[in-house]
Amino acid sequence: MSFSRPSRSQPSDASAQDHPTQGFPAQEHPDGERLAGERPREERPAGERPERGRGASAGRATDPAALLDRLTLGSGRADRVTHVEHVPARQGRTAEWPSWVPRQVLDRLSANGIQRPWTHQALAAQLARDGEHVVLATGTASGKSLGYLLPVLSEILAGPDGETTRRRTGTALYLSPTKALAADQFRAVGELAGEDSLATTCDGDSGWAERDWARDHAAYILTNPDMLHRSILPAHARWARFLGSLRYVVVDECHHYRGVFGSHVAQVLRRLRRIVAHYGADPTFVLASATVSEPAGSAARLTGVPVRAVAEDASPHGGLAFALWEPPFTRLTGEGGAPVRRSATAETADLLADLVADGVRTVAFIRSRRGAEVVAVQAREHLAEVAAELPSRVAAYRAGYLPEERRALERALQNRRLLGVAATNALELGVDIAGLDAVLVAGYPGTRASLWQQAGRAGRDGQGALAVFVARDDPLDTYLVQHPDAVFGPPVEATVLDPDNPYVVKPHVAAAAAELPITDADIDRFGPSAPAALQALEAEGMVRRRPHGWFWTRRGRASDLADIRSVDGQLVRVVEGTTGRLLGTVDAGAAHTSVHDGAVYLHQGATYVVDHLDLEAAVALVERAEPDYSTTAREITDIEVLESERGDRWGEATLDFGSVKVENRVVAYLRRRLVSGEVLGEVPLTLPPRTLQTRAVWWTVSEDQLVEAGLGRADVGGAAHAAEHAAIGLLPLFATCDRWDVGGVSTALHPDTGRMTVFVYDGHPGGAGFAERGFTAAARWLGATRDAIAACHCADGCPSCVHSPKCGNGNNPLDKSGAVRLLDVLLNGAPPEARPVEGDDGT
Ligand SMILES: Nc1ncnc2c1ncn2[C@@H]1O[C@H](COP(=O)(O)OP(=O)(O)OP(=O)(O)O)[C@@H](O)[C@H]1O
Repeated sequence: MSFSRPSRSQPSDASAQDHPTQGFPAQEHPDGERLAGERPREERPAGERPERGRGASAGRATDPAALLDRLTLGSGRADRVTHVEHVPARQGRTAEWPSWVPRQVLDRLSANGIQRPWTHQALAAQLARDGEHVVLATGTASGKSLGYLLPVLSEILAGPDGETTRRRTGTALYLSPTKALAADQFRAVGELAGEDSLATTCDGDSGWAERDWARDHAAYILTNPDMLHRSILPAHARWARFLGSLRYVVVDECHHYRGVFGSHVAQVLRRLRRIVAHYGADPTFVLASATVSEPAGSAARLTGVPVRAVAEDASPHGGLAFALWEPPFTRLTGEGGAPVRRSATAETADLLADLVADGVRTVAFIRSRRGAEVVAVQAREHLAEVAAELPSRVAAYRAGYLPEERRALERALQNRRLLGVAATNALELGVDIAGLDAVLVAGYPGTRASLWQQAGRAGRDGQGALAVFVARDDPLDTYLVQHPDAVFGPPVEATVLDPDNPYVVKPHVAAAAAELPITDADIDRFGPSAPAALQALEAEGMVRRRPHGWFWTRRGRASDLADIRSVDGQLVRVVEGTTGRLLGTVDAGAAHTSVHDGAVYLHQGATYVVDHLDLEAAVALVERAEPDYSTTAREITDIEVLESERGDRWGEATLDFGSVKVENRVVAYLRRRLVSGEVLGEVPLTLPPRTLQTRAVWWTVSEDQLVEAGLGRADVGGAAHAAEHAAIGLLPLFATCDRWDVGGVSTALHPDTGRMTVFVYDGHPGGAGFAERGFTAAARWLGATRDAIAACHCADGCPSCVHSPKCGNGNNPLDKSGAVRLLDVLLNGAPPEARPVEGDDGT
């Protein structure tokens, strides 16, 4: 075992880590932020005690500018707004209803206040009805659902003679990335088509009787790709009647299918198309997303069929004021006496309380689950000072609550019993929370697509709305609030996925062979890597070639070979020891950091302390308590080189590709006093390491080269860390991956190489092909990395060059100019095309 751990006294300059999402799914949002211990420093800047009114704006239309004015009334508050972007109001444009929409649907729409379709809804509906695959890429709450529901409901409600019927004729399938969204859509269908509309949800929570009913009677099934992959496709013969009548496949929130997960879903859809073709169906795909760039291209990659985009949004928009907000300095000081800004969570709790006290329906999005709990608790505390009944109108919402609790919270938000919610991104996707007046976003959610998805929750029903992005005290967020162009200038990120990734294709080809032998004519459906995948499976004895195609030879379930969400391990149940009550669940990966022995665990404002985490039984026993501290887990990530499979020398520098073991271990936790954040002590933990055996590309330079680059011992860590971040940022250009699919570790001295080393590894067990592609294109990739950093106009690094939205070390230390010099010496010995252009001297 080798160690490249950060030393305690120098927490981050010996090595730095950039966690991938998949390898260690320790957090709700795919970023490096840890869950535990983020009880904000409740240090209020001098002179600030905003006046909280009561229900001042309840019941009146929202004027976002006036809302923002009221929010900035407190002393010094106006200075915190660094920029306000005004998205102007827009008039809606309507069309006629297509003649084929059943009267029953029109009547129900009219009763719901929908008299005419927006033009984009009518166009998308007509294209789908005509059999053209279509992606609706219009804004949040632009009525995309109705765009696909018109053809779907017309199909499932209309009998052969055009009359509405309760007999199943054509069928439709709806796929969403989350169960909550499918449940929400199910409600919407019920409203339009009636309770007995032959629609149903079908997911992992459905019992056998529900599944049987779905199979035998449902005309519209709302489910997710996981269910398709694990249950429906492997048992397709039992679903033959439903699949053989399949007329539409709706893929909602399609931007969500990106990276390796997106590649898996692309293969699941190819399997679906093959199976339904076997039963004589050729369904039309209708996709929807408010935040997808190049919609037609990415939808075509996902589905494998040509897709037409409808992107001109004709729904009315009430105008949005989008403010960038930088919390003030506190009296606290950090490392080296540097002033510390108020935490984004504390600031957000304040803003949430102000808005709720003002009668403004608000959702605050927080990056971590614990953060969401803390914001809700603090907002309630503030509101208790205003009126006794107000605290109960604020709640937290996050994954890990029991499904019934989540549904109850969604309902309470919809029917306005709740005015304020502090949520993680679990609430980001399409759950229709009509009538939000304001959205707060605490900390950059990682992508502009996600930021807009969250901000777009505000301003439904064509009302004006306010969005506020509250910066965390880290370089990336600080940069963003100081550079509005970086937030509002560029379009949302491309949805990167690679349906032909051989690591993904292989298990799906196996699953497909188990579903139905793969004939020569079928192979093309699975893309250019399918023939090699079949040969590899044959060599492993998993499939066999027979006259009628490739057959699965094993007894086991072939679909088990592909873990499409890469969630490793069982959910850990959080149980109250004295009562036996199940409070919620925590992902296996997050359990070590958030429910270790002694951890403070928050659930809807109640505080618990973990008595014991039993990993074997996957249970954390907790007890109610009122500790005056929070807890923060301390982790160490090590990377060990197992084998270099391919290597190259670039002069004195080396470049390798091979297998590595990444080991992540929670070794202790810190107890911090609630108000001051003061560290009360460190308690060691003996938790087993979590390991990820995967593949990596890594490079080293010699001591002489470090001298040549002008990097002293103290500078190497920051330069290597910055180069690692930029290289990860550029890898998607060469390896069709998503930034969150790979991780990185950089270290000033690695025991296995004896040198400064930068690793970039696939965040998936066994590898996913990205590191390998990075190795193959290393000269171009690292050359582009060097040029991107050098060409960036910033002084000391920014999100466009060396900051990472998912850095496990809070983007510290980073040395931008050092990274350019380091890459220069590395590239000096590289093949000629990668060398920097003469005279371009970087920063
Ligand atoms: N043609 C229309 N006229 C008036 N209101 C409409 C129309 N179409 C949809 N709506 C309303 O607009 C709101 C948003 O619709 P919906 O939730 O379907 O949008 P969406 O684009 O699917 O949202 P999301 O971005 O959350 O996926 C709903 O309250 C819906 O009833």
